[in-house]
Amino acid sequence: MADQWQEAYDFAVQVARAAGAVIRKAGECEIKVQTKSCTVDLVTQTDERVEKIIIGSLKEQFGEGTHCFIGEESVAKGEPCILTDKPTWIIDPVDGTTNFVHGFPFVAVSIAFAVNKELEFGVIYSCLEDKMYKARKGRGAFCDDEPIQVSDVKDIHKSIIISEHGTDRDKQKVKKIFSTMQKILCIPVHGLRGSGTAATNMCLVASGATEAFFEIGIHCWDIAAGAVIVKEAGGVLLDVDGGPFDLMSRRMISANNMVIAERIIKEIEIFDSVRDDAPIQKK
Ligand SMILES: O=P(O)(O)O[C@H]1[C@H](O)[C@@H](O)[C@H](O)[C@H](O)[C@@H]1O
Ligand SMILES: [Mg+2]
Repeated sequence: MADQWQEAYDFAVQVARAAGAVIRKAGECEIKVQTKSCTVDLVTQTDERVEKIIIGSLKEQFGEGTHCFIGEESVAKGEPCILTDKPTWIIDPVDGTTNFVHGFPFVAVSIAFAVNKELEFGVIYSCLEDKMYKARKGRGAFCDDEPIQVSDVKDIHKSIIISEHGTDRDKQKVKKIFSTMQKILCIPVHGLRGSGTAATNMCLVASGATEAFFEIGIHCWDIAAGAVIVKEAGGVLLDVDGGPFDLMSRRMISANNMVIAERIIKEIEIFDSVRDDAPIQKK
């Protein structure tokens, strides 16, 4: 059954495009902002509305009981964040909510699909740029239907590296993040960047605009679709300690090749984050 998930893949592209149109339209009106885990962790009605639209469409198409869903806003409301062997959609309705609130022009819809805990495909629609990135396991990565591939740079001194500082303002963590960035900048590399969305950052690695993106503190919905796209574009994914990539660990490096990844890993000061699939603490 080689083409078992093609229909789901094609449908995900359609749904992501429609969701992106809703986000673009919402950006033209006044945006009501609320906060989640802390004062800089923003959420808007659009995040919630778009997630409902995406999950609603997928349930209508594939049936309520057979597929599972992990969505950023559903998890924020207490839904479980556990990846089982069942076909599972992993959704970030608005990746780059802070950008969306501020009109900073990188906002993405990220939809991934996993079966038996393995990612089958990923779709990222960078909706303000109107760029559709997608990849299916073993079939290459594309931007607007054109094949994309990672850069062939192996010399770290000729690289651009992306990282983000996330939404945790714990002073010790922020110190480690900036110390890591300082060390990488002074390797030296050509530059450090950050678009404000993990999904877009991974597409930039996949399309060769940058050599690596790493972050500690991201969630599975930020990186699931990007993981397939980077891998299918010829890149690598690792834990920030050099071990195997773990979708639920809240940390990862994606890079064009192992040489670049391993050089960056040497500089990363790791700090703890609670796993996405950790049991929910009773209050
Ligand atoms: O919350 P959303 O979905 O906008 O996503 C996050 C980004 O994807 C991170 O890279 C980024 O560092 C931030 O943590 C940001 O919150
Ligand atoms: Mg996100």
